[in-house]
Amino acid sequence: AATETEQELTDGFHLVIDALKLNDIDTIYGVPGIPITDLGRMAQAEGIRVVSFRHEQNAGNAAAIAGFLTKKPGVCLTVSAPGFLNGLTALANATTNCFPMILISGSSEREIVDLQQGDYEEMDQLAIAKPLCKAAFRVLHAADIGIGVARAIRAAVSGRPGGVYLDLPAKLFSQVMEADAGAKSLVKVIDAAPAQLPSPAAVTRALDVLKSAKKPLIILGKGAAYAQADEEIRSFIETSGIPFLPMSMAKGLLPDTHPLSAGAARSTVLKDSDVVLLVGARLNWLLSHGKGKTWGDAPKKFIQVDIEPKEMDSNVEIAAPLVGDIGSVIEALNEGIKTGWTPPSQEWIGAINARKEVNIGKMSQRLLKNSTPMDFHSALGALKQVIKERPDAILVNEGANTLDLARGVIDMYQPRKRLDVGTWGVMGIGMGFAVGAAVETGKPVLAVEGDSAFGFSGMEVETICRYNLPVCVVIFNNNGIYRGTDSDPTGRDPGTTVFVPGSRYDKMMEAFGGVGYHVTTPDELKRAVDEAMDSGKPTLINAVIDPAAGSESGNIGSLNPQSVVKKK
Ligand SMILES: Cc1ncc(Cn2c(C)c(CCOP(=O)(O)OP(=O)(O)O)sc2=O)c(N)n1
Ligand SMILES: Nc1ncnc2c1ncn2[C@@H]1O[C@H](COP(=O)(O)OP(=O)(O)O)[C@@H](O)[C@H]1O
Ligand SMILES: [Mg+2]
Repeated sequence: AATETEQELTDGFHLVIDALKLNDIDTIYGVPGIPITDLGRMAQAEGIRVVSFRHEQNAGNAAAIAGFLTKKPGVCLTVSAPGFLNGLTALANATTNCFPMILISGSSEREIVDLQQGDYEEMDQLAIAKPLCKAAFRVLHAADIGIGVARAIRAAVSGRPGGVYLDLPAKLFSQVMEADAGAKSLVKVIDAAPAQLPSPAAVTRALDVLKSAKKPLIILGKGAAYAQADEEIRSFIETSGIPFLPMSMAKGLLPDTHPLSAGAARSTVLKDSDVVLLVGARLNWLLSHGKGKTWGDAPKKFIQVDIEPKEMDSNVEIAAPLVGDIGSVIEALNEGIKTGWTPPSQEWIGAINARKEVNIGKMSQRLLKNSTPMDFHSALGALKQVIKERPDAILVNEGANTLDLARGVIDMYQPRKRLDVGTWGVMGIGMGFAVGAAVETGKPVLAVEGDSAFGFSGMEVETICRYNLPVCVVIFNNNGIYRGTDSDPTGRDPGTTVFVPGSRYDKMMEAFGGVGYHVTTPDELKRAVDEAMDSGKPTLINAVIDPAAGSESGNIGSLNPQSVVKKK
């Protein structure tokens, strides 16, 4: 028989790559370094696209949004300890937002870590990751790599999607084993995210509650966007005639200009509705926990569609829990309204339309104002037009005023086109999301960034140039966090929330071969964005905004604690 040397061998490096490829993982986002630099090189050589970043947080955010957009787990690859920790913020944010991603980090050897003998970048990474993600696994033997990768994939996408940590100690990569045994150890995950059908009783109960409504409302959350049940959802809304309110990343499931969109009458429908159907949306802080003045005094009944059974009754009693995947549930509801359904009264629809008309009228007045320097609304008026003309562009958005105002002003027309700070309201997702969206979809990306928000991931403009991605970054430069007008009462330093006056972020993009614009009017802004979208070249537009135009923390200033003690 052939000796071991003649028999073909494989090793940890190759088994990791083969396991990922076997499961259709075609992209890795990461930052090279010990012990995974060669893994990245070898993965690239074997046809996996490896996108290298300047900071692991941004690579992790790219992997997370890849998961949201594709329903396959995005993969982030980092070095041990500090690289792993930098990736953790993205892993925790992905878990909070129910985006499927896998953080794969090299790690130090168990025998040294467990004796705390001071390994290179020593850290018990598995223990640290566990509380921050949906699942965490470590692989010590090459023969277990196949099952380890399979478990990570299934954990990331089955049930409520989320972040998974996969810990690979350095020595694992150079472990060898016979090639055919290695091949047999690999696992192709079958039906990683199985349909979770709702119980017929739950569907009947929900339909009974819905039929009892005089003023029904549907709230679509980012779970509904993620589910890619777009046709089922559109059909349910248009057949039932129930008005819908999209949460930020669910905008575009039906166009914001749809006759049944209640986005422009948000406060009215939350207050006056009597039955609320939540579809992939949690009753968390973003919906005032389902109680208080936002929801008015009239008694309300909630129907909740969610794949996570424990989400029910999280904040208020759910009259009709509908546990299952959104596609299967909405399909069942569509069946259920084929007969015996009465659309909502014209009184309810009319009241909403009247409110919409007033609010849209008020908004359009503000968009027409052509002040100099620009304020948020005049700048957003130009970008609203861009997305209307280019509905398949992807809009990335972060900041405070820059986020809150853009959410209300810029209509979205297609699903999964608005990618933003999500459930945590985290700053810093911008460039990672822009890279991930451009790599995964090939579509042009418009990243509308507060100047502070941009600063968290701004170094990735070099990454955007290096891969020549069709990303146009517009920075709303109001010279600070929320505003640019604070000052230090002692006169020693700048205020704690301001930046260098007149900063020229456009020069940063030019520094790496991209295109920079400096604009001060809505017309200049529109022209620059159009040129960028037509050219597909990496572009950064420094849009000057009135430093006094913003409000502290945008729309959520009320969350700030106030000091009642006046300093003597
Ligand atoms: C990681 C992180 N750090 C800090 C914050 C606090 N924060 C910060 C620092 C924001 C930036 C607001 O300034 P901006 O320039 O991005 O936007 P506007 O000036 O247009 O409001 S918004 C906000 O909530 C955060 N949400 N996330
Ligand atoms: N395919 C799916 N089917 C059903 N529910 C889902 C699916 N994917 C995600 N979810 C659920 O969607 C919800 C998303 O809620 P949330 O992040 O609060 O949305 P939003 O912030 O847009 O309101 C989560 O509770 C999650 O369990
Ligand atoms: Mg700002």
